[in-house]
Amino acid sequence: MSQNTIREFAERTDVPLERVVVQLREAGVASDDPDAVLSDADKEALLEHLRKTHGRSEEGEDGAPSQITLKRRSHSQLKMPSGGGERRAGARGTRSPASARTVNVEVRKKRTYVKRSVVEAEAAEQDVHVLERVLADDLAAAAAAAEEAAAAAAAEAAAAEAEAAAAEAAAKEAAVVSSDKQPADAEPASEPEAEASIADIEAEQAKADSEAARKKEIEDEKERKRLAAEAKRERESEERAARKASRGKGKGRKKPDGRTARSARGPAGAASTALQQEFERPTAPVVRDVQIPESITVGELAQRMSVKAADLIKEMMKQGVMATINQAIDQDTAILLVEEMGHRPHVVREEDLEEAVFGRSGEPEGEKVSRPPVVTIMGHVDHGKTTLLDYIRRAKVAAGEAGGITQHVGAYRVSSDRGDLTFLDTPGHEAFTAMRARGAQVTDVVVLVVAADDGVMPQTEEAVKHARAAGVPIVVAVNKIDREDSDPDRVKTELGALEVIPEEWGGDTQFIPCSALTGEGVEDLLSAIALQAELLELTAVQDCPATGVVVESSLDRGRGPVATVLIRNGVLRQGDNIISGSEYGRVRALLDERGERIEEAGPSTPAVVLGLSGLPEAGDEVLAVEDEKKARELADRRREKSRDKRLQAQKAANMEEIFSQMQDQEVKTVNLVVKGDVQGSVEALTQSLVNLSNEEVRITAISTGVGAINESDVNLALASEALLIGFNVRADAKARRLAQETGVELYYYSIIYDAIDQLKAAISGMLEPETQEQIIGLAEVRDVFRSSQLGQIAGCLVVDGVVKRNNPIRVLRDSVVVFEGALESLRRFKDDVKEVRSGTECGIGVKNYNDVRPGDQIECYERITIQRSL
Ligand SMILES: Nc1nc2c(ncn2[C@@H]2O[C@H](COP(=O)(O)OP(=O)(O)OP(=O)(O)O)[C@@H](O)[C@H]2O)c(=O)[nH]1
Repeated sequence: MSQNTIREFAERTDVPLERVVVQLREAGVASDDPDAVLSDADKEALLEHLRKTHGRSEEGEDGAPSQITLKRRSHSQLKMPSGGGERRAGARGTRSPASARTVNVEVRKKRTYVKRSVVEAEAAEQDVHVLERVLADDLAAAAAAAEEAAAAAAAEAAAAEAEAAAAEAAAKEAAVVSSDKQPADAEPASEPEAEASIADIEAEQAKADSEAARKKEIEDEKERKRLAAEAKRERESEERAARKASRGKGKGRKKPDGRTARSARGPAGAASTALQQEFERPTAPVVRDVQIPESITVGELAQRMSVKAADLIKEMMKQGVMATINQAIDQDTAILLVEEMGHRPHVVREEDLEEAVFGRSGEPEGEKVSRPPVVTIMGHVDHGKTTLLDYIRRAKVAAGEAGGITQHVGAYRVSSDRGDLTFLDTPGHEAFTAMRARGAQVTDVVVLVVAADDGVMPQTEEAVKHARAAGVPIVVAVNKIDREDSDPDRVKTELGALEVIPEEWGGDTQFIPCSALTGEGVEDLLSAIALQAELLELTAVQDCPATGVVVESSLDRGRGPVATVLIRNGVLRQGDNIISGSEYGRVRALLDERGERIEEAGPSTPAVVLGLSGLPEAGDEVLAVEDEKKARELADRRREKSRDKRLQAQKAANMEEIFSQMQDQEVKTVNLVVKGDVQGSVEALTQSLVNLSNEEVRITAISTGVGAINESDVNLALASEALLIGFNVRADAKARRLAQETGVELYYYSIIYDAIDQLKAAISGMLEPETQEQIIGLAEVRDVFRSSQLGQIAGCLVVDGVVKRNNPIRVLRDSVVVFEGALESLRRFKDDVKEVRSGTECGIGVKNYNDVRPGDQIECYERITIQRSL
């Protein structure tokens, strides 16, 4: 069976005959005749040759890549009508932009090119493999057949021997048996051969089939590619023609890529041609109108401009801003970026959104009705504020009530001969100014309590300044007149010095002698307040959605969040939906100051409101809204913003901004709050600064005082947009924290001329680079030792920043500078060190100063040159 011709062999292996002949010739089997018989020996020689030469073709490659793959990615946009189906010519002109939708199309193409020589070599290689396999199989089959034949011959010889030994008579039978057996014996010899050859043929057939299928696949692939390339060429030329035609009409066509992607999905032909009409390639850069809220994330902004976030981040880097995709950026930065990227920014103010939601803007409109005044009581410590408020509440509110007032409600309403009055039950100017700083000016009249036996004291002065800064009239309650040592005239004189002039002296301030303890004169005081209010002609709109201000709020175990609200306009009713700060809710119940349920609360009425989602802050505005959903939406949005947003927006004045504000004609007055170590220097500094006023700019000191800068000063500066100046004094911890939170800048000086120069530069717009002091560390003196070598050593703990050996220092006692100089020594245990960081103890020797005391603070600072910018 293995003795077939070369041609047959070639056909069986499906290898081209020429290639088989060439291989045979190379193997030394010189036979050009395809019909010559191919013996097993020939096959062996051929197999040996093929095995030797196998793989040689790979040698000698020049290392150049045998194939290259090209990848290409293109983007386009399809503008489609949302209706989809109708694609009438001319319909586009009438379609509103809102009905169009844009589809971004990205087409990825990948093409692999293979060297021709490589393909050919691969085909030859394949053939060689096939030949090798077939030859090996043939030879193996031939060897097996030879073995079988040898075994059969041996069996025959044994049988012959047995025959010779058998009897003649039995020879017939034996011959029959033997002849029966023979074929049976012969069969095993011939059968395996037959089986082997069938399996052989089948295997060969299968191999040949798979080879053929593979080749066909390659062919098909080539054909497909050729057809695709042809189709693409055709399409492109069509599109070119179409583009030319449309350009003639002044219109662009869609990108070819776009259609490819589209037509791949849908049926080709008419539909794709019609679709083609819908895509417009912009002829000029697309300028988008981008809405910019107060804060927006980078990703959101990129989306609004229809650019990739990565591109936007790149642009930001160019501008020197590093940001991540989820980072929120402020409105100014966003505007800059949008402009930079060629689009039109549109600023969206939160107020606009609120107006859009509530349909309200500014003051409510409607008929105005008169309303009672809202009164705040201020005065120096122990002058009787609380006693006075208690007396009024007891006498006026609780009178006749069985249980009296069970709990404090933050505000209450009382009647006087001249009408109703609403008292805020939080005495002192801190709450007053803090509320004002939050944008809630609720007080109409300030009652200034001055003890007749004590006269005007520092907080009396402060209260006057705060009231004045807020533009609120004062009624003076000259208290404690029941005391023997009381001297009401002294109060008049001292307040007169502060330009609070009594009516009887020709001024406009009512002075009412009274006693909060005995109640004497309190009725007169109430009348005086009512009279003052009459002069103010206070009005409110009653017929509008209710608005108010939160006076205080607390969490009640049984009732949930409880807020005392002072109604300003409109009437708040039970069941109203309200929003306050970032809280919202439905008014579940309204209570008056006695804790009794009321149905409604009108202007200047304090009411306890139950039903809010959480605790609003004092000073938050309260608004009644149409439906709860809107309230919730707005509350959620407000919650997203930082709680202190309003405070931050309402920054105190800052030197850098003064000049630009003046240029914008926004500010013609510069307010100052000045605190200093001693009265003399405060006066001198204030006077020098006020004297800088000229025709265009007026500089006013709205508050001056001795001592550390406190929270109240920060609030006042914030509320009055004033510069907060400390001369040889510092802000205390609380004030520092508040200043940081609210963005109030603190200006510390030790030399009057520095302050004058800086303010002068600020208002004249000549902000030269200047040297500023920056406090870098603060140490608290815990103990003081004496050392024979080093003199006085202060055992300190560095509580903030870092104290450096070579930097200048100041010694502060009760936040007042008592010494300025340098360090003699800075030690940790026995070692001299260059610096000591926060949280570490150290020993400090102050040069030329031997009066450091426990409790003092040592402030370490550095002088830095700052390029001022406007
Ligand atoms: N004799 C007399 N004593 C008074 C009068 N008013 C208040 N007092 C007393 O003065 C002290 C201080 O009164 P408060 O009402 O606590 O003073 P305050 O201004 O509220 O003080 P602070 O809450 O600490 O700011 C108390 O002992 C009162 O009893 C008054 O009219 N006559």
